[in-house]
Amino acid sequence: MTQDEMKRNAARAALAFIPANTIVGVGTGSTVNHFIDALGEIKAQIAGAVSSSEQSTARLKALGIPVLDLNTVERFSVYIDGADEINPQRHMIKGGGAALTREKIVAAVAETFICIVDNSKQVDVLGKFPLPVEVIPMAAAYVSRELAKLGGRPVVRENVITDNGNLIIDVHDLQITDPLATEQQINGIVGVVTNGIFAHRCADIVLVGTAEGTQTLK
Ligand SMILES: O=C[C@H](O)[C@H](O)[C@H](O)COP(=O)(O)O
Repeated sequence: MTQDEMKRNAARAALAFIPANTIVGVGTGSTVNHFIDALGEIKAQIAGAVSSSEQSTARLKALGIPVLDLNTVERFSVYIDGADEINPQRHMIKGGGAALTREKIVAAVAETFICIVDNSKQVDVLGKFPLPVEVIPMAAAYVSRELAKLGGRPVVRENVITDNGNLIIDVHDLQITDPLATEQQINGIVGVVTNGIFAHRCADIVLVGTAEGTQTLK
């Protein structure tokens, strides 16, 4: 089975966690694209979606799924999103597609975060995947110097502007042994919008696509 088939199986397994008539929070990325396609098949049974990126919004709308403004929604039951890495504590690195800030905001409003991944995303310690940090453009050099003091190797992602008009710095070579502390520490640097560690808001349920089938971890 290919990696993409494992992603698709994990994405389709998430449909079983969506209550009838609910608003669905939708993440971003290649795994979520499979989920959006599956959501299109049950669109008559949901109340609409809240999206975490322009890319996902376009895909949802193309399938005729209504996209709601988050400011009009007080709370909703499930948020479905992928991850670049996930550890056994269900802490994640996200933002490989530069959508981390809106993802973190939408996830904060959801009761349950369901993470859909193929098994290549599972790690013991976060940090092999370079950690994305969204920064206000004028702060990029300062933030890079501060990130280097933490022991990482910051590299501004070329030719990428986020949906919020900001830059992404990818921090290479960070061993993130305390994700809660590192998430907070990086978010404390002036000029950082947010970073791609999702530890304070980790996943509640993980659906892992494997060659033997999709596993559910809680
Ligand atoms: O910004 C992008 C998101 O955080 C994605 O959830 C993450 O990069 C995983 O994407 P994919 O499903 O394409 O591996």
